[in-house]
Amino acid sequence: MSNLSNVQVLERDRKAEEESARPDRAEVEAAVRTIIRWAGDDPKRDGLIETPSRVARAFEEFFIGYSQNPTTILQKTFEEIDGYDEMITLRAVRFESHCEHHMAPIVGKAWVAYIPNGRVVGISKLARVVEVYAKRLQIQEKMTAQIANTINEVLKPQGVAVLIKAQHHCMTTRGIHKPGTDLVTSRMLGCFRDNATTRQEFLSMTTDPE
Ligand SMILES: Nc1nc2c(ncn2[C@@H]2O[C@H](COP(=O)(O)OP(=O)(O)OP(=O)(O)O)[C@@H](O)[C@H]2O)c(=O)[nH]1
Ligand SMILES: [Zn+2]
Repeated sequence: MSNLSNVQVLERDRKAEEESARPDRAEVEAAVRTIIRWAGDDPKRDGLIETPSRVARAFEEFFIGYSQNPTTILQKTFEEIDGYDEMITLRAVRFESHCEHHMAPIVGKAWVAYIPNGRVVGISKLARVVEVYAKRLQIQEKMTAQIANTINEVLKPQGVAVLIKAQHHCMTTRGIHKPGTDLVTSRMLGCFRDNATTRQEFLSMTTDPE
């Protein structure tokens, strides 16, 4: 039996798949030229000649999260907290992601809270965990769960809550064309799941900061 956590198993499987199947840069640029031709344009014309390499660079940025390990980010913790055991909430962490169905942008904000158990993490690290998962192909429910599960498994706090509000461009600029809608998802673990008052305290903070 393996002692790996769910997050570690997911990371291991993803890395193995990535190493066996990852195409090189030239293949990606050729694929972009194919899409340009398919759209009806000429990839050899002046304005488009550098586009495949620009697209590859842009995609490297959009999907940098596949080469980052969210567990490592949370390794450094601080224990001199004089018994602090109240909620810690990072509000409205703006992120940009891409949906795994259409590879269209998902633009939103995440609220991340936990109640510590003897140690806290640097607050920027919570935002970094949001970034790692955002910079992969996503659906919002999975991203919400991944952020909460990772914080829970690594920090082992009394509870974790994550709430995300985001606009999906596959719904606003194509398909059903419904600008102005957003999707709200949340994942509550530990005391946030068990205690309605704690959950309510968190939800009362899920407004935008002034
Ligand atoms: N649950 C969930 N659905 C999402 C998310 N992002 C996009 N979707 C939806 O994923 C679905 C994919 O549906 P399909 O019917 O396979 O694709 P489609 O024909 O392009 O669908 P339409 O967008 O309705 O035109 C759509 O309903 C999208 O709105 C997400 O984060 N979570
Ligand atoms: Zn989509």
